Amino acid sequence: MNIIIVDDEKEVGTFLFHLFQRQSYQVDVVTNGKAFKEKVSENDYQLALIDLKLPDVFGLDLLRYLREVRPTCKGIVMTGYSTVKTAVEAIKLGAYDYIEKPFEDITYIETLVNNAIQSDFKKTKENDVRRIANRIGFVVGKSEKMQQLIQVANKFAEKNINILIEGETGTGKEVLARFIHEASERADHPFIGVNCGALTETLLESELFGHEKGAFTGATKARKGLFEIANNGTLFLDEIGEASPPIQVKLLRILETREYMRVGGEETKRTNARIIAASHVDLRKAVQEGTFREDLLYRLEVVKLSIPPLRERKEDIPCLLDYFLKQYGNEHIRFSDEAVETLKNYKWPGNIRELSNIVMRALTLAERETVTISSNYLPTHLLHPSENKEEKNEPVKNRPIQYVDETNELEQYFLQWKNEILAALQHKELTDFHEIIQQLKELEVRVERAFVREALRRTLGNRREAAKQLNISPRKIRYVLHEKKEGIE
Ligand SMILES: Nc1ncnc2c1ncn2[C@@H]1O[C@H](COP(=O)(O)OP(=O)(O)OP(=O)(O)O)[C@@H](O)[C@H]1O
Repeated sequence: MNIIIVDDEKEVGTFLFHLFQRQSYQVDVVTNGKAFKEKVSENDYQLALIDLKLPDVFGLDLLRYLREVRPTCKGIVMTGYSTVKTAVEAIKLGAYDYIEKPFEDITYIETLVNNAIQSDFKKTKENDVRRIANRIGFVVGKSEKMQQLIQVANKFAEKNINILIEGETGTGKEVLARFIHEASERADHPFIGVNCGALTETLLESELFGHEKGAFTGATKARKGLFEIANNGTLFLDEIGEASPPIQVKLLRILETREYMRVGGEETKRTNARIIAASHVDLRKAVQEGTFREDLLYRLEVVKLSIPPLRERKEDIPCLLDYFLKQYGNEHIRFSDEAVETLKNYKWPGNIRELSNIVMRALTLAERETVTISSNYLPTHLLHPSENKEEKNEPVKNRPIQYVDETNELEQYFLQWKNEILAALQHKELTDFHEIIQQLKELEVRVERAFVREALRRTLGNRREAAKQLNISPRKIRYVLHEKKEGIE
C-alpha cells in the first residue's frame, strides 16, 4: 500500500513518514506541487495527504489533479483552523476527509488513514448515510446536488464544527440538521430546535439562555435554557436571520467563548451544544443591509450547506412521492406518469413542504375513487405553470394570501390524521414513534395556520389586529404565514 505526502514543512512530512512506515505502508514525502505531480504520474498511490498551503501551488489544484490522473487514489487534505472553509471546498471536490494542523489526536489520524485505505470502507459509509437518512425520514433523491450535499453533511457531522444551512422555505433545512445530529457522535444526546422568528425577543432570550427565579414578572421559578438542555447535543437555530440585534450579540459571545448567563443570573455557565443555524434568507445580503452581524455570520458559516430548491432537482420528485405515499399509508396508490410530469413542470415555491401537502390533498380527494392519481387531482395552479411565471422569484411575504374554507379543510385533515394515528397505533411497530411526532408537529402547523388565516379573514388582512385577537406576536403571524405559502387550494 502506497501513501504520498506533500507538505512544505519538513517536520510534518518526517513525522508522518515515520508514523505510517511503522505500520508497513510504503511512504513518499515531497515538499512542493511540482514534485507531487511527478510522483503521482509515475506511481500508483492509494492515499495522498495534501497540505493546502504550498509554496508553488494551491492544495485544491493538486486534489483536482489527483482526481484526474489517479481517480482511485483517495485524498486527505491538511489544513490550519483558519482554512477550514477551504476544507469544505476540498470535501466537495471529492476529498476523502481533512485533518487539522497542528495534529492533536494521533490515534485519530492513524484510524482515518487505515479506514481510507481499506477498500470497502467507502461502501460502509454510504450504507451508513442511507440507513440514517431512512431512519429519520430524509429522502436524498437521485439528483447529483443532493447526493453530494448529503456526503458533505455526513463528513462534517463527525466534526465538532458549527454549521449553517441555507435554503428556501420548505427545502428541508430542519431534516438536514436532524440528519447531521444523527450522523454525529452527539446522536445519543438531545437535538433541540427553536425558531428565532417565532418568539418575541424577551421570550427567545429566556428560552435560549434560561432564567433565574424573579428575573422578570412571571418568573416564579428558575428555568433551564436550551443551551443547557442541549448540552453535548445539538441546538438547531432556525431562521437565525430573524434574531434581534441584542440576541445576536449574545449568540456571538456564546460562539466565541461557549459562555453565557441565564436572564437575571450572575453565574457564568458553559455549554457544549453544537449549533446548527438555518436561514431562508441570504445572510450575506442581510449583513450588507445591516440587519445581521458580520462577525456572527463569520462564526456561523465555517461550514455552509446550501439545499437546492426543488425546482432545481426535479429528478428527486418521484422518490419524494413514493416516500410521502408510504408515509401517509397509501403505498398501493401511485401518481400517473402525466401527473408526475405536471409536478415536474411546476416551480415549487414552497418546495418539499408544498409537495407533501399536495400529495396529502390528492390522496384525500382520490380516496376510494382511484388508485392512480391523475392531474385531475392536482390543484389548478399546477396545471397552468405559465401563470405562475412571475411568482417564481417573488418574496413569500409579498404574495397575496389565499383564503380558503378553513373549517372544511381542517375537518378533512383531522379525519385523515385521526385515521392515520389510530392505524399506526394498531399496526406499526413502536419504533415508528418519530413519524408520529412528525405528524403531531404537522397537525400543530395546520391548526396554527387555520387560526391565523381565519383571524386575517376577519380583520380583512390586518396583521397587527389579527395578532392582537389571537394574543400572539406579529412575528409569529409572519412565521405561520411564511409556512402557509405552499397554498393548498
Ligand atoms: N429530503 C426530504 N425528505 C423527506 N421529507 C422532507 C425532505 N425535505 C423536507 N421534507 C419535509 O418537508 C417539510 C419541511 O421540511 P423542513 O421543516 O425541514 O424545511 P425547512 O427548510 O426547515 O422549512 P422552513 O424554512 O419553512 O423552516 C417537513 O414536513 C419535512 O419532513
